Amino acid sequence: MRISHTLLNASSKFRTVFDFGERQVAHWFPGHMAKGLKQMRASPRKVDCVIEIHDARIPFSGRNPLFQENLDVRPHLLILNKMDLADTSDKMSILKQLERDGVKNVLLTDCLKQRDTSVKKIIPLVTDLIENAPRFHREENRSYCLMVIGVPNVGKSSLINAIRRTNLKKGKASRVGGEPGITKAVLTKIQVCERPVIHLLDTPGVLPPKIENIETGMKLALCGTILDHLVGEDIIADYLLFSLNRPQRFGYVERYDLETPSDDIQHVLKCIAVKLGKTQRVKAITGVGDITVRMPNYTAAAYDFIRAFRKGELGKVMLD
Ligand SMILES: Nc1nc2c(ncn2[C@@H]2O[C@H](COP(=O)(O)OP(=O)(O)OP(=O)(O)O)[C@@H](O)[C@H]2O)c(=O)[nH]1
Repeated sequence: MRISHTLLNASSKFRTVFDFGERQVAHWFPGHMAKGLKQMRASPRKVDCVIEIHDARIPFSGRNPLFQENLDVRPHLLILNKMDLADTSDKMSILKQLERDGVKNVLLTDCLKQRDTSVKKIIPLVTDLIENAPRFHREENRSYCLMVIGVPNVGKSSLINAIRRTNLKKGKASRVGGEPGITKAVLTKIQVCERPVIHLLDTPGVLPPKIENIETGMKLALCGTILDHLVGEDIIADYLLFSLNRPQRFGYVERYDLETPSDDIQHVLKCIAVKLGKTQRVKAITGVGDITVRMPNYTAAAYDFIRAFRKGELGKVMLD
């Protein structure tokens, strides 16, 4: 089946929306996102291990190289979250590629799963990493401090909650006094482990993603790290269709009662709108006067298509 034009359509529309200039990117990711980096630069002596979290469906796309440059010698753990949504059948080659990129410590997690065994591994792993690394003249201090950082919507808050849930007995969550960060905001720490004593900065650091090209931007948009309206639901839906057709993930055919897979986004959105009863009245001018006709609501259909994908209802994917 022919699937190529979907990407071409998506890409050309996408190009008109984004000019890929620094200014444009700065517009999507305003000031507060750089705060994560500032926070990290400001507290090298306070943070003993940085936990970078990213979306498991895009283990490479959008990770910010500035992050690694700012790590210094601090231990680093990369968490690939939302693994319940990712096709990890080729996990070994992903891990090998990350290792070639200098990332040695990687865990895949599902932060929403109550008893995710990977989340349980985080504290023992970071303890081990910290105890085998230099500590910026804080050798005498036996308590450790962790910081969670990542691009928007990858699950930073969910990870912090999962770490607390897994490591603290009920009623044990004690906040400790705030510490001023570079922005003069108060960084609250919370204890997550008793032996050794480990705290976690309560506020995750937000990083702007690195968008190298159209396809990276599309992947980030599809995973919800860029606000949908900045890209356009119809464009994201178009790229989603391409991403499902490429590895022949045709779950959408059955879900939306299509007869066959299709690379025509208009056709697919029309079927979705009809199936979901999402139509709207539109005035049409005819030779005999104005009439009102019912048309598919393409925006509502695109929204449902994207939402279903993000909830994992269209199957697991690997976008990188
Ligand atoms: N399926 C799945 N969804 C997850 C997982 N972790 C988080 N989410 C969902 O992803 C969305 C974003 O999670 P957050 O924890 O708010 O992410 P964040 O990185 O703190 O987001 P920002 O504050 O916007 O930067 C929420 O809808 C979560 O329920 C996971 O492991 N699997």
